[in-house]
Amino acid sequence: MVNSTSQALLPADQARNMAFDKILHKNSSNSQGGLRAMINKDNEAHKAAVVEYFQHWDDKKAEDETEAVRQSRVIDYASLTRQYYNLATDLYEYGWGEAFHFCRFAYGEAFKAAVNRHEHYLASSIGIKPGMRVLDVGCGVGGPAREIVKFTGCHVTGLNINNYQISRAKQYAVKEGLTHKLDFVQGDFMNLPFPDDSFDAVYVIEATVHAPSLESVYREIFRVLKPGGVFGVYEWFMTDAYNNDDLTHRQIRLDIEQGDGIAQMLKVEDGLAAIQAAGFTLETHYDLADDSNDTSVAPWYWPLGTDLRYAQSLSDVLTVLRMNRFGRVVSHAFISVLELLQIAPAGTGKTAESLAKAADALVEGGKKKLFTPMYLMVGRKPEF
Ligand SMILES: CC(C)=CCC[C@@H](C)[C@H]1CC[C@H]2C3=C(CC[C@]12C)[C@@]1(C)CC[C@H](O)C[C@@H]1CC3
Repeated sequence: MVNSTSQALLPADQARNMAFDKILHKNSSNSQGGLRAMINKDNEAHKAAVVEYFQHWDDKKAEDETEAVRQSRVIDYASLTRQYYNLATDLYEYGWGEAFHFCRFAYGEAFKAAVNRHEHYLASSIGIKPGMRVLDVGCGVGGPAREIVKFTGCHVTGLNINNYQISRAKQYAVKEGLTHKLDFVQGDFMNLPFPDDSFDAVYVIEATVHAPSLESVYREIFRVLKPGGVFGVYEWFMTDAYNNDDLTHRQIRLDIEQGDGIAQMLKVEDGLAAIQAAGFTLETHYDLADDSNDTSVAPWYWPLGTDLRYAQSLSDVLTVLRMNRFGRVVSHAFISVLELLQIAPAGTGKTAESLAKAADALVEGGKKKLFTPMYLMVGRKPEF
């Protein structure tokens, strides 16, 4: 089940992947997600997904990293991303909710309000208006798309490589009575399944970091945007402070990559060059993580750390206890016991451990300002 094609997936691959994903997730896309869905997965298929995903990282340390190792991950980006979300989606929904992204926190702002405000901010940065046709590239289970539809009155098409996430997004749209404003399509963002000049606006929230080439994915987005249309992205980057020759820095990057399904993470300068090389006129770009030096305001990574003082309500405390360091230790020990008792499928503990390692590295990278998950770039496709 190891797929190492570098090209866009062929229909036969798509059919095979869909069949595999159906076996793996059984009927979880139609029922409750989270821990129950995680436990319910098919054992053999889960084992295969774990092998396919972790072959790229097992026993790889910062000091052993070579360009060839990184390139092998880049070539395999499609299967790597698909299998990562096959393994991680239920834990994400259990721990974080239905919007798979970070956000800024204003003083006194609760978790859910801050998540939604981050989505509204992007929607207004790219000028989404009622009735517009908008594309969400890498839409997850559709949380941000649902919120942006409600906030602006536009129509959103969500695209994602992972079949399970697409079926969960469709399910939520039905549940919320939003099917006339939303559709969801399975596909690879390196080969968008839409004609040229299809959308008034395109946005990406923390997704194109999975691409094998930023310039190529931005070029695809440019192709499907109407002339004069606007593209906005919250991108994951290593910042200017990151030094690849420093082994501590490199280990932080590697831990983020392995626990977040990323073949290779780039620096801000690479992203700025890529969006312009793709043809966009760059209208705005800045790091939202750098926005505040006020220590009374919670940093973007606080829900993953150890600090509970930023929680605004009992609901915030309960939510954050599922995500932060203390909560992870308890829930991951529980998950490992379930795996030992063969209640959870083989490899569930390994997945949880890898996510926990990534969470620590995200906090470390955030504290040291080596990494940002919210570098905003807004570009326009010229009229001619
Ligand atoms: C991977 C990309 C590009 C974006 C996703 C960003 C975040 C939503 C995730 C990054 C690390 C994730 C972790 C969790 C939820 C989703 C993230 C914050 C957990 C808190 C889920 C519950 C587990 O027990 C621990 C996870 C740690 C990492």
